[in-house]
Amino acid sequence: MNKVKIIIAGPRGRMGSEAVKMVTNTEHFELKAVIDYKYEGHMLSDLEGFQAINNVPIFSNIETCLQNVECDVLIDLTTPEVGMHHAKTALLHNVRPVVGTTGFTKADLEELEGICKDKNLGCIIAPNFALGAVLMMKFSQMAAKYFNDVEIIELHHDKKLDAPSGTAVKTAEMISAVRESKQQGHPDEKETLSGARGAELDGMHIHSVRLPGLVAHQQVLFGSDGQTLSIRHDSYNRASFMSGVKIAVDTVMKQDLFVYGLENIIE
Ligand SMILES: NC(=O)C1=CN([C@@H]2O[C@H](COP(=O)(O)OP(=O)(O)OC[C@H]3O[C@@H](n4cnc5c(N)ncnc54)[C@H](OP(=O)(O)O)[C@@H]3O)[C@@H](O)[C@H]2O)C=CC1
Ligand SMILES: O=C(O)C1=N[C@H](C(=O)O)C[C@H](O)C1
Repeated sequence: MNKVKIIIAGPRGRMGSEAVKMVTNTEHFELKAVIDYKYEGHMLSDLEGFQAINNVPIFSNIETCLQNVECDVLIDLTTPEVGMHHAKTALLHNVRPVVGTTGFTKADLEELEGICKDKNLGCIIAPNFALGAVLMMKFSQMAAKYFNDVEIIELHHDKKLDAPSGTAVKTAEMISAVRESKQQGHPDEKETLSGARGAELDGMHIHSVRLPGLVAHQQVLFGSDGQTLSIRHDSYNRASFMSGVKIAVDTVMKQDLFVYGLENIIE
């Protein structure tokens, strides 16, 4: 069986380091190189925590990496600006991106979809790889058919750069696709402290909590006369995301499609 040849961008990060572990421990995956802007010319084994991983060169520039290393899939776990550049460059080199990085704009997603169509290549952008989180989003979409009023509370560690989380935005988009549009709360409500009602997407409010000790959590609250329905998911560590990353890599090798959201590829 041919191994899937993979490069990872962001290997020192909280998610990237977990992805390095997952890829190197998966029989049919092969880690060919990593992209890290701080360690050009080094080997991954030179970095703390990776001493046991042999023969994996570090490139600071994805272009140079792809010119020198033969690979099938890029896993990107960096920042939105960097991730977008990496995903585009990968596609232009016929490498399939699996992107967990959040904070992409609608325009970014449309641009990537366009390149995928032109190149007839697969690309998976997944705001959340945890299978439980994907179910939480799907269940929320189901519930939204019966409950018109919903507020999303996402809770994350205090090192997170983007707010609201990619998962919260995706959840709101999935709900928006099935519910009748509604501006929630009192029509005359006024914030006496700016931001009190959180962010807003299609009339839904999203509240972002940032605290040390948290990893990644989300509660979707539905309300109607005399009842609330609460759907919650908690990730307690980054290993929780890795089975989803694995599924995404295997799927992107088989499908020549642009996919936004893991819910589109799991049954
Ligand atoms: N889809 C999902 O399931 C999940 C997605 N995420 C998302 O993944 C992304 C990363 O999260 P997390 O691991 O917590 O963040 P970290 O900050 O821990 O990791 C990001 C890594 O990217 C590195 N980096 C920055 N610029 C570059 C570059 N030009 N080339 C290569 N590496 C670069 C950073 O290096 P340095 O720190 O030295 O600048 C850092 O090591 C975020 O967007 C987050 O929202 C997170 C969890 C789950
Ligand atoms: O930064 C994180 O940690 C996470 N980011 C993703 C998001 O923005 O939804 C996924 C998960 O919530 C963890």
